Amino acid sequence: MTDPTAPFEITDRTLDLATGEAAFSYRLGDDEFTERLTLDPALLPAAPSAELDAALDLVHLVMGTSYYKLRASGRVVVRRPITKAQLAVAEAAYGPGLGEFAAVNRLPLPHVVRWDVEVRDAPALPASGGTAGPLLPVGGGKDSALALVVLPDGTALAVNPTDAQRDVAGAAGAPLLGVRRRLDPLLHRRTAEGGRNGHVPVTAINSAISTLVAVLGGFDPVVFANERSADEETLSVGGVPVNHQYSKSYEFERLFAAGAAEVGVGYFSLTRQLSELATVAAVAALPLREHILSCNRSYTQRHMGGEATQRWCLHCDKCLFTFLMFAVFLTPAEAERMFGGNPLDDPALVDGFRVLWATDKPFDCVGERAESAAAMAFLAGTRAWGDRPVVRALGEEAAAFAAATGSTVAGFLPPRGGHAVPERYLAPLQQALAAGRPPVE
Ligand SMILES: CC(=O)N[C@H]1[C@@H](OP(=O)(O)OP(=O)(O)OC[C@H]2O[C@@H](n3ccc(=O)[nH]c3=O)[C@H](O)[C@@H]2O)O[C@H](CO)[C@@H](O)[C@@H]1O[C@H](C)C(=O)N[C@@H](C)C(=O)N[C@@H](CCC(=O)O)C(=O)O
Ligand SMILES: Nc1ncnc2c1ncn2[C@@H]1O[C@H](COP(=O)(O)OP(=O)(O)OP(=O)(O)O)[C@@H](O)[C@H]1O
Repeated sequence: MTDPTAPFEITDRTLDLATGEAAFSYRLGDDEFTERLTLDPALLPAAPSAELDAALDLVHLVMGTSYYKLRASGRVVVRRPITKAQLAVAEAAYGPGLGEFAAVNRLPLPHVVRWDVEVRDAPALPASGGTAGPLLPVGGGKDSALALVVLPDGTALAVNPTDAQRDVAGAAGAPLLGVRRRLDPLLHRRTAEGGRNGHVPVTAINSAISTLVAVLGGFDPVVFANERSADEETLSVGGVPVNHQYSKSYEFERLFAAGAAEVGVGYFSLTRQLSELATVAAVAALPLREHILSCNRSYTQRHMGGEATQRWCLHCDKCLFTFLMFAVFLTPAEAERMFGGNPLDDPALVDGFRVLWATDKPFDCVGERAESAAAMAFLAGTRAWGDRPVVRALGEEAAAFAAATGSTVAGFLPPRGGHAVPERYLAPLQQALAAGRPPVE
């Protein structure tokens, strides 16, 4: 890669309808990259269609963020015409979707990309979606576990399935489809040689792959489980919000839903109106809670495929946050059994918990600052948790933060805010929430 300003080119993509092998190619200077998906051959249609073509385009566009980031030159050329809705998805994925990447690499924010692409007319919207029922992409954690319970007729989908995803889908009684995703090995070589690196909007990529599977398998709608707190920025740089979870946000959901509608697939987040505390209250009441795994450290490319034992590490930001949420609804004995340990007993983790309500939150999937502070303040007032070393150390300052923002655990439990959940799913969701655990005493 000699020219650092070379545009990133989104070139060709193919799907072999006989084998289920899909290849998505990109060019950056002298380098050519190809990312591959292996789709279940049982899903494959006899013939290509306009919807399949457009679904492949969505995947091709957003998957490119992994390779674009090596240079992040601010210029992208797309070699096929795309629709306005697809362009809007791509602009979001390469713009705010790469916000954390830009912040970490000290690039100007917002990250601005110039698109060289022919915009084609959108097709007439397909009359109706497939008849195979809802498709539920699962991450192995609490949010998609709740979706599996609320939509018991759904089919689960895991991109690069791990043992945790198989386990949680199996325990919920949902059939599980897997898609294997392989980054081009040249990406790792170029990164090791000094290419830029950082976070990519992985939910955008999983959303596009899920939509492709929905088109192939006749599933409709695609139901994600992205919570309300995904809208809160992780930090702010010169007044520009930077959000680790941008592609889980409601803003991105609405843009992506417009692209998915063009291929006849509904797309929404079931848990959009829920705080993390509300989701956890519901999941804490389910036997399924013993099967979930939210620790992101077990989802590295190295661990995907399930070779490694998957457990809560109980040290990363997401483990500490998730433990804090569950502690509100579980006794210490129940929480220790579920997580295999108790980080609220470890004084060395005080700073790890405190950062959950800091101005700069960790770049991880953690909830709202006020929610974490309200949870810690609440625990300090309980018989069950009040004497635990971390709770004793942080109770007062968490209470001060919670009071300053008017936040309480009870205030986080009712659903709130915008959403696109179809009417027919609201009653079963409400039922699952009503059956949730009350906070501990
Ligand atoms: C598992 C994880 O959290 N990985 C993040 C980590 O990457 P790491 O180097 O520790 O391991 P790998 O994920 O195996 O990555 C190896 C290299 O490959 C690059 N890469 C990976 C996936 C991909 O789609 N494109 C890639 O280019 C990666 O940059 C490495 O060089 O740190 C990375 C840098 O900050 C993160 O980008 C990795 O995050 C993964 C893409 C990932 O899947 N993360 C999810 C667990 C995650 O963060 N989920 C968020 C949703 C955020 C969103 O939608 O944007 C959440 O749960 O809130
Ligand atoms: N590997 C994956 N394959 C398919 N869908 C995924 C995958 N990872 C995440 N998702 C989808 O993205 C959503 C957001 O991911 P996230 O990791 O926040 O959720 P989770 O695993 O359900 O819960 P938790 O926050 O406890 O980890 C999930 O609810 C799920 O719908």
